[in-house]
Amino acid sequence: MRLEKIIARSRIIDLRSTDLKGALEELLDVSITRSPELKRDVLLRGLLQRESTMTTYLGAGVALPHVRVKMKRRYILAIGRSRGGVRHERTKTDEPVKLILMLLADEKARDYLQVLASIARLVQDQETVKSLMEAPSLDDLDERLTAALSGITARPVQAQQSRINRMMIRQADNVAKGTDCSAIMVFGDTFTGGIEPGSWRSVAKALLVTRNLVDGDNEGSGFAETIQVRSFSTQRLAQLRSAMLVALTRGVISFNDRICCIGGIAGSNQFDTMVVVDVEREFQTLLTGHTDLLPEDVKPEVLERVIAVATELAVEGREGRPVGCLFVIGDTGKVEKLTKPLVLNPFYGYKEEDRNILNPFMDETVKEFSSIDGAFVIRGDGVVVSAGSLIQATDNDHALPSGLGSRHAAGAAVSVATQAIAIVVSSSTGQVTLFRRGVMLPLMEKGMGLK
Ligand SMILES: Nc1ncnc2c1ncn2[C@@H]1O[C@H](COP(=O)(O)OP(=O)(O)OP(=O)(O)O)[C@@H](O)[C@H]1O
Repeated sequence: MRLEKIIARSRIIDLRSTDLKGALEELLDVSITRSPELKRDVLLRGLLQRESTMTTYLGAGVALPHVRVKMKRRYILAIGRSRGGVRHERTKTDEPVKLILMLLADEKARDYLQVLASIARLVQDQETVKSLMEAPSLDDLDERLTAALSGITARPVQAQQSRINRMMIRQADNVAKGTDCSAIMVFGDTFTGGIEPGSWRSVAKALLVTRNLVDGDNEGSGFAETIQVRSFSTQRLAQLRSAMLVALTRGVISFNDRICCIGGIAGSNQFDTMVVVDVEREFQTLLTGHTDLLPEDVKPEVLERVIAVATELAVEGREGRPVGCLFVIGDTGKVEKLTKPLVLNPFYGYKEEDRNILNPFMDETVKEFSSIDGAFVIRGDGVVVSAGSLIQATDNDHALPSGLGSRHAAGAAVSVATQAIAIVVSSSTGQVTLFRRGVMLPLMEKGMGLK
């Protein structure tokens, strides 16, 4: 889905209203003109109801109200800018909303959560929001938003043409060839603005790894595939592992592959690291004779999302303090038999779509509940079944390194007793660890890495 296609200049307006209801009415007026099947009152009610159960305020003056209805088009996106600000009761800080992106989606649109997540990710980037807010005219705003959603930044990036970068790229090609690598994995976020489309020219198959928006179209980019990894640790070796894990679960690479990786510090505009990885050896301990890294019922994007939230929690903590957390993903039928609620389940009664970890608004909710004792139990399709659950599995066969206590033991044990994957954020060390069949794979280690 090419996201820029859902933008239309006629649906980009400067808002006059100073309250949310009025602003939504203005946005609806420009959205439904060519869709007579859509009823303004019904949509408004749906949007406001959604807002009252779970806010769509993303922070930093941006809101993304959305609703699903039966409609002919798949998506309609309307954008309202307010210089004076719109009052939004659910913003924590009373900060006025300056930019509203209202998304109407057909109830049958299957990539709805992905589209929502991609737009949310884009407007969580402060640089982008600033550039949209400061656009001299609505035509400019249209142009900037279209460019941002197309994955093309307004700033031309020539950085990868520097002498060192050119040499690193050439050497990566030589190393890949000389060591029989099946692909080169390139960490695109090394460059502000990413890698210029078409500027990557290696003989070996190249895979782009990035945190930025991916619209699935690699044509003309020079890359065979783009792997989106939402949250990277700043440590390069941990970045590598996360990206490989995502590529593996998505079937982009296989255990028999050898990959040449090239990257650098995010935003530094310079490649500084090259590593050759035998995938099987890297993940050997985790496989222990099996070939399935991912439990049958777990969607790769769900695991990716949980890893992203877990790493963000480990890096950011909560209100300046470190937090610990345990996520148990997949095989929920069995997992639930091994759990006991420690508190009333805070997710009880919410619609599945609203409590799906793929829903971009769940990030904050999950982080908010991370301080509750106990584990998050997450279904393979992303629906959060419960939080605050005590895991009652025991495992006497796998010894954990000293210093890891009962949270890690519970994660390890539940991954032995069931097919689930457990991800643990340690409050004492900030480590993020994945458990599968009792075997641990550190995804982020404090103090490790090259940086
Ligand atoms: N069986 C369990 N199920 C769910 N949560 C648990 C379980 N055991 C412990 N926890 C959670 O882990 C928290 C920390 O426990 P403990 O310090 O023993 O674990 P740890 O593995 O050392 O983790 P950390 O590195 O975060 O301290 C507990 O307060 C509790 O919230």
